[in-house]
Amino acid sequence: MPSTTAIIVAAGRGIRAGGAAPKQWQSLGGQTVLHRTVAAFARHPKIDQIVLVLHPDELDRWTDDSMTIVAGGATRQASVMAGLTAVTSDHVLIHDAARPLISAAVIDRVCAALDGAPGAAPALPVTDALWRGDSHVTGVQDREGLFRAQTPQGFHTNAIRAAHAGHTMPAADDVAVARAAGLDVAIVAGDEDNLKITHREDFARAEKLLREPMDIRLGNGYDVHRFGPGDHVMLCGVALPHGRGLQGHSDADVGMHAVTDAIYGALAQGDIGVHFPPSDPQWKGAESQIFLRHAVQLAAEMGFAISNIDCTLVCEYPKVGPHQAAMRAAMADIMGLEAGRISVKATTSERLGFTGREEGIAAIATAALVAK
Ligand SMILES: Nc1ccn([C@@H]2O[C@H](COP(=O)(O)OP(=O)(O)OP(=O)(O)O)[C@@H](O)[C@H]2O)c(=O)n1
Ligand SMILES: C[C@](O)(CO)[C@H](O)COP(=O)(O)O
Repeated sequence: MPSTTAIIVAAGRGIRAGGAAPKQWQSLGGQTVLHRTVAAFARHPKIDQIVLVLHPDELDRWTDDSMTIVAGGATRQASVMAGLTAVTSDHVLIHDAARPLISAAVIDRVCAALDGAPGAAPALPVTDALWRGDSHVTGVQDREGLFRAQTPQGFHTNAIRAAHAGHTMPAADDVAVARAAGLDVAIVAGDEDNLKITHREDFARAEKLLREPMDIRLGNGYDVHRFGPGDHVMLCGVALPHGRGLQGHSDADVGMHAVTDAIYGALAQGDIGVHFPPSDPQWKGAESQIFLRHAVQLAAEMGFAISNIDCTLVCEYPKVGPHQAAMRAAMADIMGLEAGRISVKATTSERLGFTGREEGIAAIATAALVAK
């Protein structure tokens, strides 16, 4: 079977879409456009390598080092050429970061068509009548044989590399470059949902598509760790100075454990103990972010996005309030979510029970997951 790389071009400025940041970094249903696009390829079984082409000023914004990061150029074409330098596979799929709703079925179709042609790309036949004109119609255009081009556009790597190297004219896409070099490009069925976020209103269209169909899973998590010797406690990824520490097999981050268990619970995949048995010495003293990252990854693999998290810490001390923002930011970073979807609260138990007697800290969490 040929190996396949996905190049995701994400170095554009998104001028037409506007907003505080280039469109690929803006939120779409709780995740950035770019994270959604990358996730679609990362979970596809035929993709062996991902090359992410970022703007030179934004190379540090992507923190997952399992991808190859390349600096893009001033045009889409230049960004694709930069991406191609990092490709090591037989076949390559070139995709716009701005098309976050790409489906596995379209990727499959492009990959399959590359068995019979050096190039293959998804497209949709034009179904509406076409006119020429400005404010008035000046003519009509035959729609027969016209298609609306989409990405990913797939190619045999050596063929598209040579095509780009010899192409000096501006080109809207890689199929244009391939055709100019004489390559045969097969058309496969595109998908109406595979829209490109180009203008502001495309965010609303994409959000609407993401909302249907709705498969929502809720999970809860509960955890307790007792106090022991120490000078700080780890809570939701933040070290809080304290006269005692929390005891546990890992770093005893009781809040992060509750959140992790809530995600496993929503997926009906047991709890931390199932995935990271306390009897296994390799998890002794482990950072709890390992567990949370695993749960988030498992959710993605099972086709779920995390919609929001709510975690309540129950303790008299340390006081959590001053650290809430840092805790939300720490978990948002680990989970690839915006902090606005993560809530961390705290309460005392009015000096009642084991938390009231300051024997330990309890945490309870809820996770809501939505099918992607
Ligand atoms: N120099 C560029 C220009 C575009 N792209 C990428 O090519 C894809 C399709 O381009 P387009 O939708 O035109 O994006 P922008 O160039 O960002 O948009 P605009 O023209 O509105 O500024 C996007 O994922 C974009 O990030 C790129 O990697 N490098
Ligand atoms: C590559 C592309 O997405 C194919 O539809 C498109 O040509 C690039 O975007 P633009 O809006 O034409 O700049």
